[in-house]
Amino acid sequence: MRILADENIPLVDAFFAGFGSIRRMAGRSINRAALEQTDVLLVRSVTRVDRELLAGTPVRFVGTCTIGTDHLDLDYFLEAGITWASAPGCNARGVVDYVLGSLLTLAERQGEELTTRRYGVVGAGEVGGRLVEVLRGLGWDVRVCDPPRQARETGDFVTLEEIIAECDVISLHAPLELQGAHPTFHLFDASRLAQLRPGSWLINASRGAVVDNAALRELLLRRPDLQAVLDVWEGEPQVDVALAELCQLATPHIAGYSLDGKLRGTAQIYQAFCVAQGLAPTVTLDELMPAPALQALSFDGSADPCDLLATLCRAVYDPRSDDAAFRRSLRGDEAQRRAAFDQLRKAYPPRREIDGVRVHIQGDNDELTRVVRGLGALLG
Ligand SMILES: NC(=O)C1=CN([C@@H]2O[C@H](COP(=O)(O)OP(=O)(O)OC[C@H]3O[C@@H](n4cnc5c(N)ncnc54)[C@H](O)[C@@H]3O)[C@@H](O)[C@H]2O)C=CC1
Ligand SMILES: O=C(O)C(=O)[C@H](O)COP(=O)(O)O
Repeated sequence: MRILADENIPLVDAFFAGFGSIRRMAGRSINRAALEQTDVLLVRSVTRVDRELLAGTPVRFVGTCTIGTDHLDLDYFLEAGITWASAPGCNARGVVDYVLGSLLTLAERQGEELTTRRYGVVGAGEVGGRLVEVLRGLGWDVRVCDPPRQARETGDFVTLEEIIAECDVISLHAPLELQGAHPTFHLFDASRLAQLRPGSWLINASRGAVVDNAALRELLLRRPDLQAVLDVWEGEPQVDVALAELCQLATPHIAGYSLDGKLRGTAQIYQAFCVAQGLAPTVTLDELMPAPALQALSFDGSADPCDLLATLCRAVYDPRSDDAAFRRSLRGDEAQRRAAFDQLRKAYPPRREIDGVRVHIQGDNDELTRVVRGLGALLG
């Protein structure tokens, strides 16, 4: 079997070497000519995989080591009989850690208490669902908007209009859908953005085009009370520099870039490929996942819960360093900025997840225990 993989997919050899030959290419360079000798295509989000790329090639399996599937033409796959797989939830915890780190930065810079804000999560699937669980576990006030789920199940859902009218912090975790019953392209358009409450914070770690970037730039110029955190951009790897400069935090689509998330992504595609081939998986992620450098933290029972929260979250991941590196890259010309966007992602340092850290509390303190449990870290 001939396998072509995006060069930024880790552990391809460990999982796929037994199936045949492996070639690697930059995801944005994968083209039809390269696929003429390819049976299995493994991609990340930067490769648009559609009829134009695949028609007439021998590719029969497409795996994307990502949660999002908006770069795949699934209707064409069905029509052409191409088996495909994505990696649901693989990096969801990384995005949750990114949001927590962003909230800590915003709170510090704005002089606000996180405990007194009202949170609105738009899209409560793998990422948003875990975020809701963490925020509620911390005892914070959270509203959830997810119309597709609301149509299927009973639950405590509110409308997007209610989120905008009632929440001080809005975090977006819906997929990019251009059509269908619940499209999300420019879900936050000029009109909805204009309705944000005074002093609101808007976080987008979903897909750039869920927010009208030009409209947000215009709004931030007029409304300095609003604070934005953007990890994703319309037209990546091109970025609206003026918008990035107006953001409190700006990062190059790395919210989900925990090492655990990336390795899980490859493992999930390997498992799906084995199923497609009718084979039993022989390689497990457990044997390949390195131990985290930070294994445990210890707090005295007299510690302040807010300090514990900030210390634990930031010990694992602090988005300010990604923001600083990204801002430096924005000083170049357009070609340099595009290259830097991809390079920052390619050379991303290993980052682990909060739920892999064990926290020891010396002495009884129910409030500290609640924070640790809420964050999903290990107790003991
Ligand atoms: N910045 C990053 O590094 C990452 C970004 N993502 C993005 O986040 C998105 C969400 O990820 P998951 O939670 O894993 O996906 P998911 O598919 O598990 O959940 C998405 C949720 O959004 C809901 N939804 C759909 N349309 C909606 C609408 N119009 N309004 C509100 N909710 C809506 C769905 O019902 C579903 O519950 C992905 O599709 C991907 O584009 C995912 C991982 C990393
Ligand atoms: O999983 C997703 O969906 C994401 O957005 C990934 O974090 C994107 O990573 P790349 O595929 O762009 O490396």
